[in-house]
Amino acid sequence: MSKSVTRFLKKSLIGEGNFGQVFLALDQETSVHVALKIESSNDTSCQLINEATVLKNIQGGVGIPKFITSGQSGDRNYLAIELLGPSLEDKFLENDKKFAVAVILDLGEQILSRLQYLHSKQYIHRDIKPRQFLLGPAEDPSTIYLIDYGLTKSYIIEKSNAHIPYMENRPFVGTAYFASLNTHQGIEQSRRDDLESFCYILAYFCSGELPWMPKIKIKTTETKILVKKMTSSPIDLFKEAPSEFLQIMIYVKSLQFEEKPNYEYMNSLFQAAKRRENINGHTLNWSISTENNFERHKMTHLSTNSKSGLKNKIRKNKRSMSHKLKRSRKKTNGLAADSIIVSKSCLKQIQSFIQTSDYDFSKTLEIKEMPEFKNRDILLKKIGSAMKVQQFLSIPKSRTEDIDNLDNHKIASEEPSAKSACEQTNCKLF
Ligand SMILES: Nc1ncnc2c1ncn2[C@@H]1O[C@H](COP(=O)(O)OP(=O)(O)OP(=O)(O)O)[C@@H](O)[C@H]1O
Repeated sequence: MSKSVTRFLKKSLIGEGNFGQVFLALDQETSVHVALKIESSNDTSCQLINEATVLKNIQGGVGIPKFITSGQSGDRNYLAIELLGPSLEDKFLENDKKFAVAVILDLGEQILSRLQYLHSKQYIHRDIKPRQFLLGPAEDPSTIYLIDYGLTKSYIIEKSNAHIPYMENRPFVGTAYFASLNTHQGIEQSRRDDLESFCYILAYFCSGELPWMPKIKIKTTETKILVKKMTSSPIDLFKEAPSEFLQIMIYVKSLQFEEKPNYEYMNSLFQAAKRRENINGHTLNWSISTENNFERHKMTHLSTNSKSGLKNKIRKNKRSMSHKLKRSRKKTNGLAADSIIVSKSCLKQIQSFIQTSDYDFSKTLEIKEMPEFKNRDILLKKIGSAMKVQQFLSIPKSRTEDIDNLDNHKIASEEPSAKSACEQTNCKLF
């Protein structure tokens, strides 16, 4: 090993991702423990080199791990960073997949702030999930840190200072459970995709699961995840959550490819929820009882006033989404950015075409590891041609008695909802 890497004395393996290993190591120059990430330098993706560059460029932000050093030693790349605490996924599992509403609101606010900072530095993360958020070091345990910048990319072209162009048929990059729908469909990622993953984190923390996560340990495929994701209503996703989360999701889903998200608006929704709950400051008290926490937030339990307020907001959002959708259809030959084609035969094809996969969809994946999705065109073709499922604009009537009067968006009358599409084709998604 080169002189620089012998600076670190490896103590134990902290974790292993798809792209390398992370060790607890002693920095012999400073006598401080650090996290030492090591990847094979034969790996063509060279994620660690990318991660080191990004980390150096974003140093100084709240919740950004300190960069210590990086380099190459023999056939391995290494990166030493500040040693942090357990991940939010670890904490969630430790708490039997239950967090108090105060904790979720605090986490949500902090995660949003990390994304705002990263985006302000012209980067998108592209692999947002609970495992990427770590509790701070011993002296700063209530700050949440964002890690793993291996797949991070600048959304600004350096030469022209312009936003990267909208593209389709892009390889899959990210983690299937938390990836945005557009990412599954091969659309180039932008700021909105980090935010959609963020919404899935919120839903996961509120419900303890996501509808597309298998209930038991069975093999799944990206297609199954995608189809289930497409056909899950956001109302169901956030049925056990503060109503503001649904508003955030609706807002995020309305963002255009290049659009700068309004982080202040999303933050104001967290603040509103916190005020209602009488929550002040940091509240990462993991041991708070979570009993009946969310019952009060279910839509069916909203007071008449807040119900009509919410209805108005949803109606307003839908109008604007409907408008944007029409615009985006014009741009994409009638195929809205978030729509996909599904037919009866296609769903059968999906089941037979893609056999069970050995990949762990809770782990970061890159296209080269997913042979069935080397070419996104194949996915879209295989998913058929008869029926458009306009996800996230569909609110299945049976499930929304309280918002029944909502002028159930013009889009739904033009196109069958995801649920009715499945009923008509008599298909079982899983
Ligand atoms: N600075 C750090 N301090 C403490 N633990 C860390 C640090 N960086 C990473 N880890 C831990 O190391 C483990 C491996 O991290 P890594 O990001 O490589 O993989 P992963 O996120 O588990 O998997 P993948 O990214 O492939 O989905 C994680 O459990 C993470 O919590």
